[in-house]
Amino acid sequence: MRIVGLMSGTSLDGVDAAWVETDGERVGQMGPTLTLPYEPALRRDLRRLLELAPTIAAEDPFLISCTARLTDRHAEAVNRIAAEAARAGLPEAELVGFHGQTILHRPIRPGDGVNARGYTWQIGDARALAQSTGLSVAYDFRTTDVEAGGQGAPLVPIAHAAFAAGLPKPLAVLNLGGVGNVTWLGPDGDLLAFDTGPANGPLDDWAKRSLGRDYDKDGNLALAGQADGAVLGRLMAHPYLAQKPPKSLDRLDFDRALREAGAHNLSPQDGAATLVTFAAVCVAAAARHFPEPPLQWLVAGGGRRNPAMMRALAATLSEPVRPVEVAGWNGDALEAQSFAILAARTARGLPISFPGTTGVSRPMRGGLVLGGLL
Ligand SMILES: Nc1ncnc2c1ncn2[C@@H]1O[C@H](COP(=O)(O)OP(=O)(O)OP(=O)(O)O)[C@@H](O)[C@H]1O
Ligand SMILES: CC(=O)N[C@H]1[C@@H]2OC[C@@H](O2)[C@@H](O)[C@@H]1O[C@H](C)C(=O)O
Repeated sequence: MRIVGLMSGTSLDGVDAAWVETDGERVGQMGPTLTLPYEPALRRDLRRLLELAPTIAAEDPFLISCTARLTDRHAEAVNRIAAEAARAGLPEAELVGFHGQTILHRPIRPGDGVNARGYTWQIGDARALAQSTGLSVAYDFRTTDVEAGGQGAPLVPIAHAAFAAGLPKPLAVLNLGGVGNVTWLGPDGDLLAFDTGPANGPLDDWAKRSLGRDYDKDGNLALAGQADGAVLGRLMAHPYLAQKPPKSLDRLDFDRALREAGAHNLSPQDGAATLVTFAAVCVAAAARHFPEPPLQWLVAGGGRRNPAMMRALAATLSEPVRPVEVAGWNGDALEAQSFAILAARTARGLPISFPGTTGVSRPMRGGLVLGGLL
């Protein structure tokens, strides 16, 4: 199948799109990719929506407006990719993999009662996207898993496995977006995946708060500062780090802990250095849950563009840490490409989540398809 995969991640910086030929198990031809950045007003409104999400009503005009603007940007991304693919002589896509934008993620956590139910919320109007692109749309990838008692995240691990076919194992694939997530691929095809902890999210908030910038470009702020040992020590005691997988995070889950640990009282430089070091410490803590150490870490997502982050990871982890480009992958498009693979799996009725990834009791299908395909 020819699919346009879309991902709007927790960094809220824009939508990534990628044209992929795949049957959901193997990756065929890879077509054009792009990131369509959100205009500052949409970025600001989505950030505000994260705060409002726990109490907002489904019919709230602000929510409806954010959903419509977000969907429009996704349609624009699909149409641009389609035009680029046509220019490159590629066949037309038949399906879109539409993740949407997570505005709230509250899966089951340790200590929840036996009758507790998880909850996850991705906004985006699949019907409107199908109409404005003329394509079938696979969407709502996380709900079935959460309803079955899974974490609903991360979902990209099965796609990581497809990309990593042929690479030496054990291998760790680390995505550093707003939140970090890791996939450990074992030598016998085993898969263990979970969210590591905060990655760029709190750092972006810090750059905004202390300097009015969207993010710490090239890690300049962090590289000029010193991580604060006392703040780090308090953060390292957070129970999430020791908690056994499966586990996953909301974009704001560490906000209170960061405030209470005193991270917001530091200078802009020391605050950034502390947040970068903490993101790396979370990854090192994640590695303690692996069945055996990986041969190497392949890093995707915007965090790999931050030299302070890559340096902190190299200093904290025992194995080589490299951007996914060393394996010939595209670290900016990997999530969008992964949602193309997930869309193919949805369309074919193949499982998208597993006991080792979201903690469901058996491999689970997921996602819905709107349009002619199913
Ligand atoms: N040159 C750079 N220097 C420093 N940081 C960067 C650079 N480029 C990108 N980033 C960081 O990467 C972030 C975007 O990462 P990415 O696009 O992987 O996130 P995402 O897809 O929204 O997140 P998620 O993986 O949580 O879904 C930016 O918000 C910024 O913090
Ligand atoms: C609920 C949600 O949207 N989670 C995202 C987020 O961003 C990174 C991390 O937290 C990961 O668990 C997930 O995204 C990736 C794409 C996933 O589901 O695999």
